[in-house]
Amino acid sequence: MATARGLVLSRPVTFVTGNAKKLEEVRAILGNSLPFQSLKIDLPELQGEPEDISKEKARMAALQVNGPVLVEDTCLCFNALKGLPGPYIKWFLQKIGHEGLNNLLMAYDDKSAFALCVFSFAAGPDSEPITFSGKTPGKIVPPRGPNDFGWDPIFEPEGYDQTYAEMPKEEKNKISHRSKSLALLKSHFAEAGYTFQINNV
Ligand SMILES: O=P(O)(O)OP(=O)(O)OP(=O)(O)OC[C@H]1O[C@@H](n2cnc3c(O)ncnc32)[C@H](O)[C@@H]1O
Ligand SMILES: [Mg+2]
Repeated sequence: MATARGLVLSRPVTFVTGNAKKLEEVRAILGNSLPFQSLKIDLPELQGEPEDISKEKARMAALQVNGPVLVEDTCLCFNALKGLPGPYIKWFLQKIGHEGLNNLLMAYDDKSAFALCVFSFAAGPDSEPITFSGKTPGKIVPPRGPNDFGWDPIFEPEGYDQTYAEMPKEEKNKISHRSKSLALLKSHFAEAGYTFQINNV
C-alpha cells in the first residue's frame, strides 16, 4: 500500500535464516530500529555471484513466507584466490576447517581477504528483491579466540590485532560486513519511508 509517507508493510518483515548466530548478530545490530520476526529455514545453497545468490534466496523465502522477507548470504573471499571460496565458504569450512582454509593460502604471500555480506529484501513474492552489500577487509590467520561462529577465529579485520572471534561482540558488530550491509538497508528503509504495522498481525 502506498501512502503520502511511502510504503506501508502490513506484515512484519521475516528474516529467514537457518543460522542462529547470524540471527543473534542481526538482532543486536538492528535493536529496535527495524522490527522483524525470524523464521528458521535452511534455504538451498546456490551457486553464482553473491548478489544473484542473495536475490534468489529472497525470492525463495518470499514464496515460502508469502510476505515481506529479509535474507542474507555471507562470503569469505581470499584475494590470492581471486575471491574464492566466496559464497562456497560454508562447504569449505565444513570439509577442511580453519586449518585447511589457512593451508589453501600456504603457496601465496598474500593472505588478504574480505568478508562480504549481501542482504536482500523482498516486499513479497511478486516483488523484485533489492540488495545491500557490506564488505570488511582483513587477512586470514591461524585460528585465535572462541570457536563459536564459523570462520570468526581465522579472520583478522584490517586495522585490528584481534580476530573477529577474539573481539567483544559489540566491537565486531561495529565494523563487520554484516553491520555495514544492515546500515545500508536501514537507510534505504528510512528513505523509502517504509512504515510498519506490526500490531495488526
Ligand atoms: O540459512 P543461511 O542464512 O544461508 O545461513 P548459513 O549458515 O547457510 O550461511 P551462508 O549460506 O551465508 O554461508 C556462510 C558461511 O559462513 C559462516 N558465517 C556467516 N557469517 C559469519 C560471520 O559473521 N563470522 C563467521 N562465520 C560466518 C556461516 O556459518 C556459513 O558457514
Ligand atoms: Mg546458507
